[in-house]
Amino acid sequence: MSYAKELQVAELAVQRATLLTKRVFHEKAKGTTSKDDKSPVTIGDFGAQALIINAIRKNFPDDEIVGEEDADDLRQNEPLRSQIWELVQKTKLDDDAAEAVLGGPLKSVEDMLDAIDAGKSAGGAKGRIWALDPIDGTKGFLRGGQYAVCLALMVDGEVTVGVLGCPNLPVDDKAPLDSSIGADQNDEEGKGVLFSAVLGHGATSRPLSRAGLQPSQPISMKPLSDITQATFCESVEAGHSSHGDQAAIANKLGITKQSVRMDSQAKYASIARGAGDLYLRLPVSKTYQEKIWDHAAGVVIVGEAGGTVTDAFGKKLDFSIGRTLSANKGVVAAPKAIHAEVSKVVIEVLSSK
Ligand SMILES: Nc1ncnc2c1ncn2[C@@H]1O[C@H](COP(=O)(O)OS(=O)(=O)O)[C@@H](OP(=O)(O)O)[C@H]1O
Ligand SMILES: [Mg+2]
Ligand SMILES: [Mg+2]
Ligand SMILES: [Mg+2]
Repeated sequence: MSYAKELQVAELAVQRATLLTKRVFHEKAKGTTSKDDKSPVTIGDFGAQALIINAIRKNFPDDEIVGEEDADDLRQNEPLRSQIWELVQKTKLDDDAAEAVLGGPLKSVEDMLDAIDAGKSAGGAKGRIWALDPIDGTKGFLRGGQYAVCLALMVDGEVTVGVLGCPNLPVDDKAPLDSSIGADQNDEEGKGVLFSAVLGHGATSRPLSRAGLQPSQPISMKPLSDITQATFCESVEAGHSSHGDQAAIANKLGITKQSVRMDSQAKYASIARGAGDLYLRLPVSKTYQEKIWDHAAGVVIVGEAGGTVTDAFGKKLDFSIGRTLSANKGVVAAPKAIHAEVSKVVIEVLSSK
């Protein structure tokens, strides 16, 4: 398969990074600080970004990387960077062959800071660019809910490979969805899923492991003959998408089931494997631009599982412009066969405001 090496490196790198995030979750001090936009970032976000970028640079030294985090604050904060360095050094897969694929450890604190800062690419329409969200749904991560480690490769502006590590989703692709999903932090039994897709080659899921890759199985969206029976997913944070508009759309579609609220791209993963049906993310702010790392992996996984993803106005998401989806507003993800019907109602609801 084309992109087999990229896929393998991305899957192992994401799997290893989830070990680091899980370790951070179980530690009392998560090293949480606030970014300029007041959003939280933890030692887990920085550590996961360092490990993943190191693996990409070792294997594909000419590729560019758009990563959510940077090391500016860490360069001024010795205690925080020491904490991250300790974590990064001790996080390894229990499989020497898998570790060898990832290309060897970071050599020093400076090497780690440089790796984190290698995620500063401006993005764009030319060549090979990785989009990395080391912890998506940081607020979900902190409250013991859903979060995802997200990595995608874009080739000439098209998302081509996507991997999502979701440590708190049930392994069973058909496990019923509700908003408490993954909330029991003390029960890790049967949880942790790695989702992947390569453009034109389908989507898969497999259990996350502490060592090499487990066997995978194909996933696909649920065929939905009656839209009123749909389960729709939305953000937990009312500040990230409009719960009001989403409720109005669901109502107009005749959907009666309560929405499932979960943080992160676990929403894309959940509809891709047929546990849910729709993902609606309608904008709350006129000026906010969605970040490419919040969507790239999820979009190719849903697409390969038989879905269509557009913005709120039915336009394809354009990953080729830079670090943000500046040509788009909001997200509507649905099975191919019903996307047009959903999109029509989304446009009606938004234009009646
Ligand atoms: N105003 C606004 N509108 C839309 N999106 C925003 C906004 N502000 C932040 N963000 C991004 O939301 C990412 C997490 O959102 P999710 O919907 O996946 O999860 S959540 O339920 O809202 O926590 C979150 O990703 P992480 O920072 O990786 O957690 C942000 O990139
Ligand atoms: Mg963030
Ligand atoms: Mg994110
Ligand atoms: Mg993040």
